[in-house]
Amino acid sequence: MAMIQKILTLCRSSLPSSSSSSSSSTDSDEKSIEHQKSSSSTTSSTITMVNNDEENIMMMKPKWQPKRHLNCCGCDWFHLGKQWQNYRNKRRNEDEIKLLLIGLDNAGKTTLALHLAGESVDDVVSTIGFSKYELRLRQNRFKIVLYDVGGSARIRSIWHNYYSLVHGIIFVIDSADLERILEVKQLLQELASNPLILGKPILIFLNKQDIPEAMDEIDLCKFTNFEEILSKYQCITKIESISAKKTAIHSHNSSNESPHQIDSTIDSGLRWLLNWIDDQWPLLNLRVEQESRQQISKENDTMRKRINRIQQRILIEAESKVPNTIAANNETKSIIIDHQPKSIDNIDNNRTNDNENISSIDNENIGHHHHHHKPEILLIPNVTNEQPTTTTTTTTMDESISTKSPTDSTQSIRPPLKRTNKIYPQNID
Ligand SMILES: Nc1nc2c(ncn2[C@@H]2O[C@H](COP(=O)(O)OP(=O)(O)OP(=O)(O)O)[C@@H](O)[C@H]2O)c(=O)[nH]1
Ligand SMILES: [Mg+2]
Repeated sequence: MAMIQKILTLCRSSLPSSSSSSSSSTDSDEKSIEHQKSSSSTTSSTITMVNNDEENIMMMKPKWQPKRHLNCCGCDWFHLGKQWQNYRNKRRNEDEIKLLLIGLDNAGKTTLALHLAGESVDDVVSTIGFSKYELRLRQNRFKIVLYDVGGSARIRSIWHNYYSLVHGIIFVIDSADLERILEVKQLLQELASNPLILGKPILIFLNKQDIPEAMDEIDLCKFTNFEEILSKYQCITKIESISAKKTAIHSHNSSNESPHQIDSTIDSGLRWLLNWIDDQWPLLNLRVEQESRQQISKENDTMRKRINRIQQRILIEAESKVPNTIAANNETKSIIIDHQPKSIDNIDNNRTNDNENISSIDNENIGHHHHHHKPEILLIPNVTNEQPTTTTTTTTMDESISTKSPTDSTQSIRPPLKRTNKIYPQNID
């Protein structure tokens, strides 16, 4: 009998409790995902306001919880099932962890990425578009895909495209640049409040600690009201003070004799980030997969609509403008069809130009059909001779971005580099 009682006690102790520290990490992740779905953006993820008729007061009530189905021993089937599912869905070493590296321009993101890749940081230049790094960290345990996205004001508008694709964020701050601390504060606020980021870990690197006037963690909290942001959006955050350049130079110089070593402060931050993602893998990865799929299908839809619109307008323009003779008309159509973009990417990359040209033709040709007719080949510019190259993404991204926010006051003065995406498959731990 005593034995049975002992077993019962053991089983009951495995029940998750909201107040105890055993409230599992998967539960907290569930809450954050739930939080995302809820329309309320400012209230806490664990509570919701309800109207109590009896006492006619507003009270706080816990959110929806799964029903507990206790078996004869008092065990919770739901919880046990979840544990088993988590065990089965555990991350394997080959599963890719996708990380986004962001922060203001000149913060040291690329320097950090190169340091992690064991590359020289001597001639680092401002990032136009993005660079992709494939890394193996922590004794090969983690296969990382790192997106280093440019931080200048024009490029920041593409950051959000990566939010749904990644498992975690690394936010780099130039600690010696106090003049731009308000800009940092605004970016942190925008990042923390984005529904696609809620529930994902943000590792903050206070970079350039080798400069004497660099601010520390306390300064950051003071200048950015960081604690308020943290509690308002329930961020999962760690701040680490580092010097990407100094440690990178040191480790790169010594890398001839010994294997590449990552600086201990950088390593400690990464360890926190990667272990957190590892712990939350089943639900976090499920969420990333679902949200990435949604984003891709949304983008494809938009793209398809845009292609249709452009095709229709081109045909209408062609039919209404050209043709004094049927032959000329036929010729025009065949030219247009010959030069349809071969892929969605092409249309996307050239969409700005397409629209510009179409509108310019609109303006120029109203009432001047026969005098100012342009050859139709000009209707789809840049598509005809474009050859796919590895540098296309970077270059065209910059081109399309340049039209998004023309008032860029914070552009880097360093010369831009058209860098191809880099792949670093080697072990660097
Ligand atoms: N003193 C010091 N300088 C650093 C450190 N890390 C980076 N830098 C310098 O800061 C400048 C900008 O570094 P990048 O890595 O290009 O900065 P970024 O964040 O990638 O900038 P964008 O690509 O424009 O967004 C470079 O001159 C680096 O050498 C550091 O830890 N200490
Ligand atoms: Mg860069």
